Amino acid sequence: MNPLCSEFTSSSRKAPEAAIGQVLIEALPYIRKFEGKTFVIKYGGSAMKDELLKNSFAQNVTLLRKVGINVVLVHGGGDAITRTAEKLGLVSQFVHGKRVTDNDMITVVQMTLAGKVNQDIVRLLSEHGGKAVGVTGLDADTIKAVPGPNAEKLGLVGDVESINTDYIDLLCRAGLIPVIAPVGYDHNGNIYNINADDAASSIAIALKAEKLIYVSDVEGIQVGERILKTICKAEAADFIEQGIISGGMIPKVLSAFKTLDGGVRKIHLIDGKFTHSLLLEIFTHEGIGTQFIAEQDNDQQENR
Ligand SMILES: Nc1ncnc2c1ncn2[C@@H]1O[C@H](COP(=O)(O)OP(=O)(O)O)[C@@H](O)[C@H]1O
Ligand SMILES: CC(=O)N[C@@H](CCC(=O)OP(=O)(O)O)C(=O)O
Repeated sequence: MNPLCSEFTSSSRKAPEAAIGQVLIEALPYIRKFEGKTFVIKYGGSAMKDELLKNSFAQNVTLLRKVGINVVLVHGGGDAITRTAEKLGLVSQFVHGKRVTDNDMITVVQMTLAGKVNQDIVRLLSEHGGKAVGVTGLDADTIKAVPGPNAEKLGLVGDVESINTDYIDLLCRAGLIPVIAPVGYDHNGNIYNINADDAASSIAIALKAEKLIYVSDVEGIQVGERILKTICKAEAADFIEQGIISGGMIPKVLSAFKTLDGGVRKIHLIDGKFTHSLLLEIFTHEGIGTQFIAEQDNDQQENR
């Protein structure tokens, strides 16, 4: 008989311990599979705001790093930018989920994302024993940008031109957790506001990451009452067209498919409002959230 089963039946006192052991051991094949691999995590939503969720996220990330996974965090902070802008008398406007960014707004973006939000995350990870390093797109050419396609409406919103993977790899090899703020600059020294989902996508592709995981505030992609377990490109285009996918979910979904096309194998959207959702996603047999797949009914539908 399986020794774990006999423990369950012979001593009820030991049953809870055995159950915990069973949960922990379920992680072993995944730890073996992912050791030395790179995960890019887009950190956003409540998991960046609520104290309990922030701490649980930081513990999860630290644990992933400690078991040998190269974790690269790319953070958002759209709400924080909006609040800082308001205090300075600037009104935020969005076009298809992207912030209209003039000269004043780019200053607010830079000081909020790179100055405050980034450093708060670094401190949080450090508190939990994760050795994190704050990186903005400007450090060591981490994110070189070009003006985005809708520049006449959006202003200084950039697209990623290139990523300095050597620098990010160097940090990972040193056992550090790069925490990247999504601002970039171009050859003329102009600074650009880059949507964090787009930045995460480009970084995941450039690093040839094993996974890109979006941590957001939703259980997954919602259609009516249903949360989709998988979504393919054609469905997503229809849902955007019909307004079923809207606002900040549009850049997330578009960047997810760009990442899939760019060769990253697994892309997940998980709920940051759910404590330890990251660990559950990676280390248990049951996947959660929505997985992005190229086409419906192909073999990519298996979990992780
Ligand atoms: N079909 C949909 N399914 C889930 N969320 C959606 C959908 N359409 C629009 N949304 C909205 O998109 C938001 C996520 O985008 P955003 O706020 O930019 O996330 P984050 O700040 O985590 O990057 C959700 O909070 C939700 O209100
Ligand atoms: C161009 C653009 O819209 N940039 C975003 C950058 C931050 C971000 O993406 O934050 P979330 O992930 O929290 O939405 C912004 O200014 O809000």
